[in-house]
Amino acid sequence: MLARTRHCLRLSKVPNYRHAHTARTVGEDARWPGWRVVVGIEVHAQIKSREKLFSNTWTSDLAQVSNMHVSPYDAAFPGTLPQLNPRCVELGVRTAIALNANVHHRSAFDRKHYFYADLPSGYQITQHYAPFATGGLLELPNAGKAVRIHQIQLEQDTGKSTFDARRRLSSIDLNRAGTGLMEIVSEPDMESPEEAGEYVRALQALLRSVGSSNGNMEQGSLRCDVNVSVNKPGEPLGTRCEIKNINSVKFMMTAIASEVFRHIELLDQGQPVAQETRGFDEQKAETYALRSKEDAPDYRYMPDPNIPPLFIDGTYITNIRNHMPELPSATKARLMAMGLTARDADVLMTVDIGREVGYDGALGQGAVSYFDQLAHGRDTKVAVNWIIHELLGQLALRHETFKDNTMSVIQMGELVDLVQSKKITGTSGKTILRHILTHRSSEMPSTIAAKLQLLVSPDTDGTALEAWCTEAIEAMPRESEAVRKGNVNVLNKLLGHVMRTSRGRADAQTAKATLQRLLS
Ligand SMILES: Nc1ncnc2c1ncn2[C@@H]1O[C@H](COP(=O)(O)OP(=O)(O)OP(=O)(O)O)[C@@H](O)[C@H]1O
Ligand SMILES: [Mg+2]
Ligand SMILES: [Mg+2]
Repeated sequence: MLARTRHCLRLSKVPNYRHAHTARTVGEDARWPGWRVVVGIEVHAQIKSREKLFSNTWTSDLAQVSNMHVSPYDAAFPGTLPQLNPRCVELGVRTAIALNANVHHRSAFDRKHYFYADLPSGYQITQHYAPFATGGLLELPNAGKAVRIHQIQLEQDTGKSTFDARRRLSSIDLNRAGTGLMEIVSEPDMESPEEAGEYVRALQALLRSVGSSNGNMEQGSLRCDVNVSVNKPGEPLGTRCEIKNINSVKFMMTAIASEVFRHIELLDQGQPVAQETRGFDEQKAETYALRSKEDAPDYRYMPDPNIPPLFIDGTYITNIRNHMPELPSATKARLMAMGLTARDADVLMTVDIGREVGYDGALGQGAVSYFDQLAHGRDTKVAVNWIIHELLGQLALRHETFKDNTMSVIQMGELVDLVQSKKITGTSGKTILRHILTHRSSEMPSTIAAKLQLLVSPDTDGTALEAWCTEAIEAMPRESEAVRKGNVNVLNKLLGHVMRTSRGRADAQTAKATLQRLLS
């Protein structure tokens, strides 16, 4: 059973790009002619589990009061023992499957020792010798290549220490200590800051779609260490420098570019690049040395004696595989097949769904699933326009995220239908949408339309419309005269009057025609 599943994993559907990307001839980059840039990224993503990796204390976000979610184990009290949280394993396996990685039957946990105030036990538990997944691929459509994944391991996050320089006081917050992380290590397959940016964004979308991480860089739930080197085409890879803890895609791209220029400058002067760990100064937009390879700490890795090996059997993997949500590339293809433009699909897929979206649901699907429900039995282009231009537009004006949206799909559906069947005008539809958002109203649009007198009157012979038009002509004699004399632009002023008196119930095109008829 097990052997068969692992076999299936290797024979996965995704084409094998493993060698394709190396065969690709890389055009010279005008920023650094004659040089080839090589980037490999280590992504640390917080696992979206309610409980920590080895204790049943709740995980927390930055808004929480310090040191509220700390068990004796998280604080490394003597005698406390770790207990592996199965939810973290499940979300790790989901991520590995989404990345087409090989999930191993047996993996194990190791201690990585170092001394820092936010690490009370003096070691971090990680998977150094036997990670739970290796191999895998992440496709980058814009770059036209796939980046190979080296490995994925489970590990603990540390606490947080902050230093108040004025009071010369260090504060330690252990809320984050012991939160589950996935470290996703890429092969050095990216060749520009832009490819690195696309990789992190694609990974972010993937983690959100499988619900394994919020992937939120500002909140620190996704952090990157970026390894950069340069070489001449055809020569062996250059010495890498690792830029630690970058928390925005933009900063990461700037950091890579600045690091590339630093390497080239050194090499042009005949000096070697020293293997270093570096930081990124956001103000100066440049990297600075943290420690050299010689100063690198000796982590004294050892298997953790308190944690037995982790066995993941084939049935377990198959089960997760059978319940995988739709991955971003498939979602995009499906949306485009429904008639959406690539841009509209991207907008729906990247809608900010807010900071906290429950711990157990799949993420990143908020606006997409709203669209799917709304588009059911309706014109997809009309549906997407109402979501993107009207709903998202109004939410943005209100500085709200999609999570704050109170307008249900059922309300939106009726609204779209009322406009499409011309029972209300488009302008009235927008008024009703704003009304629902402003009053957080759960009333149906038809009820609101009746209350606000926005329903287009059912007079098929156009008596009401004719009355509004006549009223406008009488109220604006100068403008009417101008139109009679052939100044058609002035017609819009009369139309404005009709729209005002009709409270948006008049259909603009018909009203225009009626005005013209009455004035001719
Ligand atoms: N010559 C190179 N240029 C750019 N990136 C490289 C090069 N060689 C390796 N890399 C990248 O460096 C990263 C190495 O990460 P890995 O986690 O394996 O080790 P590490 O950085 O030594 O350890 P740690 O996890 O303690 O930081 C990988 O993403 C890999 O692709
Ligand atoms: Mg690493
Ligand atoms: Mg590293």
